[in-house]
Amino acid sequence: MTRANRVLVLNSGSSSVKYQLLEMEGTEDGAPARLAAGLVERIGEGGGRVAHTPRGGKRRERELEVPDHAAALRAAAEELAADGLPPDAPDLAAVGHRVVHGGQRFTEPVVVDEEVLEEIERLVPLAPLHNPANLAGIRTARALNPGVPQVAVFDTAFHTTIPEPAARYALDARVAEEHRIRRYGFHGTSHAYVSRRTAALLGREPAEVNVIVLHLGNGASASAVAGGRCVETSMGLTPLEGLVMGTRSGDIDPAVVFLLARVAGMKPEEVDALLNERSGLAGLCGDNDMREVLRRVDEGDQRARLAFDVYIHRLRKYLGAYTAVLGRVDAVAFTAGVGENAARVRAAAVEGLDVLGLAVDERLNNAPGREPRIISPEYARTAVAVVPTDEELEIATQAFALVTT
Ligand SMILES: Nc1ncnc2c1ncn2[C@@H]1O[C@H](COP(=O)(O)OP(=O)(O)O)[C@@H](O)[C@H]1O
Ligand SMILES: CC(=O)OP(=O)(O)O
Ligand SMILES: [Mg+2]
Repeated sequence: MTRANRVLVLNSGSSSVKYQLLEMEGTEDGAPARLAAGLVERIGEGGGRVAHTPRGGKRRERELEVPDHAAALRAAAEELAADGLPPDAPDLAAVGHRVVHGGQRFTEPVVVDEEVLEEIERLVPLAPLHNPANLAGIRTARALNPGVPQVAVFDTAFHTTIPEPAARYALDARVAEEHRIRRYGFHGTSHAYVSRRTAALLGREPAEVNVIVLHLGNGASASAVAGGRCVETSMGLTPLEGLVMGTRSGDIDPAVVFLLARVAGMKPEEVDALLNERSGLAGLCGDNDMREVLRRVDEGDQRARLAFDVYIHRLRKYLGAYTAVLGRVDAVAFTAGVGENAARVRAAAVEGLDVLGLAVDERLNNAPGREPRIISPEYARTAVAVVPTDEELEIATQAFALVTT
């Protein structure tokens, strides 16, 4: 009898669940194969929707009420069952969960037990938008599949190697310690996967190369990876710090918060919502989607132009800073929705940065493709690359390795 070789991956957000079912072994080419992928949206908001794509098949969409995460997972299970892929016991080796905040303790994926659940719960104040959704996903999957190991894969894990000078804020040390205030960093699964793939693209071992990864999705973060180990990242205590994002401000003077409280009379939760949900590109120009921002730039819209310029300015500052952190940079890798698709963002981010050895070849940068590829000219000292991320594949790989070794 062959052993269970499928992994269900759940990436639970506050109001959505992305899922994938993968076959890990015994596939035609020996690499893990995605059997189906889907997205359940608008959980608890009314007007819910599930979109599902089976391997080699057509995407289908339906509307349904999704009052909570349990309902979202049931919807995902129904979609999978309709393809003849019921995600339950005999075939399923593990359910892999993206957990955003793992604090300092979780440096590796773990099989979830009561104690792990308690620890993830204890970290809720540090990731109030993400960890509760991740917990709901784990609890629901466990109830649906009681015999299958639930594996938590943490966004923070890859960043636990960041040295103290980069991880500490210059705060009263006792206060910082008491409240666990330090740089944790996020999107670690993506930074790990993309930095490794970038080394492979250069034909080198991860231990031999220094890479700056720019994960530019709705949330966005940069990391500096030296010889396969993360040494710096732009997100901090929470996923709010660093780059300009779709709706998040990234770096600001912390005194802005006091001003808004004292002068504008805003409550802490109102400031929180302002910085997390109504800032970034959306705050600057009203649109959080880079496609829309670029369309408006082309129409001569000045607000969109400014939003784009602020976004690019911040990116370039981080490129300079991380070059100083690494000393030698072998590659800069663009990834996630914006990084993989927006050639203009890539071109603007490195334009004129000969001083850092950076340049892109216009033809290579604009060539379509889904494969990892180099877009810098041959003469450039540092390779610039587009390396599509795959957080779900990385979570499945880590979860499967944990339960089979
Ligand atoms: N062709 C494109 N050009 C510019 N931006 C794009 C393009 N396609 C997707 N995006 C951007 O990618 C974002 C989503 O990225 P993604 O990595 O899926 O984010 P998340 O995982 O945070 O939802 C969208 O908000 C959109 O702005
Ligand atoms: C941690 C984080 O910001 O995740 P996302 O980009 O998925 O919101
Ligand atoms: Mg993402």
